[in-house]
Amino acid sequence: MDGLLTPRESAKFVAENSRDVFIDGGGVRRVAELLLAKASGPELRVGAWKALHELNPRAADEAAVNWVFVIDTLNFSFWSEHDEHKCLVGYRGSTYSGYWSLCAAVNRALDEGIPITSASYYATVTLDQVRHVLRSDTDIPMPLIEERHRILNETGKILLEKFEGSFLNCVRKSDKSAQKLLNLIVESFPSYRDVTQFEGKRISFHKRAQILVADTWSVLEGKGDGCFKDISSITMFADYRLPQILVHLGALKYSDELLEKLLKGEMLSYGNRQEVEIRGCSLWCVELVRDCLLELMKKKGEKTSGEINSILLDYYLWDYARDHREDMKGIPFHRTRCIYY
Ligand SMILES: Nc1nc2c(c(CN[C@H]3C=C[C@H](O)[C@@H]3O)cn2[C@@H]2O[C@H](COP(=O)(O)O)[C@@H](O)[C@H]2O)c(=O)[nH]1
Repeated sequence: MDGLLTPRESAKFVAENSRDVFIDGGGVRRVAELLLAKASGPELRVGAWKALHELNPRAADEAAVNWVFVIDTLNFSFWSEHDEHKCLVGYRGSTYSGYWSLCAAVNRALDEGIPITSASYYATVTLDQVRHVLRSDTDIPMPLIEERHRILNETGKILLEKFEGSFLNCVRKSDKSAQKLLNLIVESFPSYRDVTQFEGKRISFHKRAQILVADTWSVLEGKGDGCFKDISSITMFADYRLPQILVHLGALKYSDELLEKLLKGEMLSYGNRQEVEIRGCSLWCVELVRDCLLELMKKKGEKTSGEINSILLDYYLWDYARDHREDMKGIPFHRTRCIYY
């Protein structure tokens, strides 16, 4: 798209012009040092996607790729007004919240014989059927159910029309380029177009499109159709959890005015200046963490099985945020209700 900055260019531009969000150099180094200790461990490698997460598919076949596609098509806005009252999904003896409640609900539907990962099903699925598939064990439903229904119908129809109903056919049109696949996704599927304005420039974060490329790479274990030669060009995914963990770890700081607003639970609309600064500075912060980590690894002569990239850093930090939810209680996440992240 003409004049549209890539996510990485967008993040750099936002970070250079940000007024309420700041990257802390010392904090960036401390996060890089935290990650250095993990560099040769089991977390910072593509296999962790399956090894650490029981709800993710074990297989690396077409069905698994289509599982990833429907999950990332709905991978947005799980936060609830009051954290103690939220959507929960019980599955195989465990209870899941947030993003994992979506995965549990999809796996539950498949176990019930509902072909929720088949485009021929979700292209015409009804709102009541979507409510049933995504039903919560509490009286709090998953947010934006109507939007999720609309997006399933829209996306399913396009997948049938353009890619014979399988996302693997879309992947195979990307010549094993992550960037080509990213562009194919945002050109083909409107709900993935995470684009806004900042200081007169058109910027993109494409959070769901980038995580879809990353999850496709992960479910295919970086092999075969998933062996993207430029996978390291994908940046972290600008959601609402990574900013929270980066502030908690001291790599990102908010102005007093913004922090006060977030602590009050005030909502920020999608594309609002402060919301863009939070997302852009978080993305740029992780790029700087990655550069610093690679520098530290070189100095230490550290070798790893595969290349450390922003995807693996993002996954690690996202999991870290999940595991340290209690420690992060005092750090607010920004509340934006939208279909993009
Ligand atoms: N930056 C980034 N954001 C991510 C993910 C994931 C899950 N993906 C991987 C994780 C494990 C598997 O390996 C998946 O591949 C979800 N989210 C976002 O977080 C928010 C949900 O948060 P909570 O309300 O706490 O569940 C929401 O915006 C959702 O879009 C990620 O990895 N990175």
